[in-house]
Amino acid sequence: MSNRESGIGNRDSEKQVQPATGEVIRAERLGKTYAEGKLHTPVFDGLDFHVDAGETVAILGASGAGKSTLLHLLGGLDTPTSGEVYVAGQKMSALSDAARGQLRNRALGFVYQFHHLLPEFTALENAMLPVLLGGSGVPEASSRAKALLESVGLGHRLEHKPGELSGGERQRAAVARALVNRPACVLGDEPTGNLDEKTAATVFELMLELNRAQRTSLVLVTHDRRLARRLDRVLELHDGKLRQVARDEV
Ligand SMILES: Nc1ncnc2c1ncn2[C@@H]1O[C@H](COP(=O)(O)OP(=O)(O)OP(=O)(O)O)[C@@H](O)[C@H]1O
Repeated sequence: MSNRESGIGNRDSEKQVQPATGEVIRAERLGKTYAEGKLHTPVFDGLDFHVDAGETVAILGASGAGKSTLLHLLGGLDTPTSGEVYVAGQKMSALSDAARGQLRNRALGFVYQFHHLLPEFTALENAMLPVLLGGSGVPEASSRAKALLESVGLGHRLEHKPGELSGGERQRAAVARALVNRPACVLGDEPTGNLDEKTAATVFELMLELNRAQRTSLVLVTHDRRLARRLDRVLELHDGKLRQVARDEV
């Protein structure tokens, strides 16, 4: 199926937040220590990271290394203990909660290992939500969500609720929701980790196709080195440090 047939990359009327070049996310000297009562858990300190427009980056690392923590900080879902995150050139710490939420909704898409779709809403309604939150009306949200759900092969499941979809279908609906605002960057935390091998490959290929067609940057946390190898850059988080992994090492 070509991009034109699938509808991917054929949405000229939608504006991406980010220009086609430059850095989409930049983190400078990022540090995070979880502090609850007497418990202090330092995860990392002084991490630098960036992802360019259209670039795809894999983040590897052992369990507990801090990959999800890093992704949450990059996406503005948690606050760093030190350092700064810039999304689409905007300093996250300088924004109000509302402005940060809006920037996140417009510029970023999130896909998790577990789909996090809202169970009481249909696939279509779930995919419409980010557009509605961005201030567009129902007709616009509905047409964009439908086009994207069709592009991920769910045109025949629009009215199904998450509990009425297969695992792969749920994950594809989550990808559609993450991309419906045509974000500059998608942050994926083991987005295919909960799927069987064949379905995982389908969802992964879909994300790469969207990256190619729309120049959406991807930052994917994964344990799967075969998937990581397909991305432009592979980084490993180890002992609180982020290091680039050479292609022949992956
Ligand atoms: N809310 C929290 N409070 C205290 N410690 C936390 C909290 N969240 C995570 N941690 C600790 O921070 C460290 C990093 O956790 P994180 O979830 O980022 O790891 P990860 O690399 O994504 O692991 P996995 O691959 O197992 O998902 C872990 O040691 C974890 O126990």
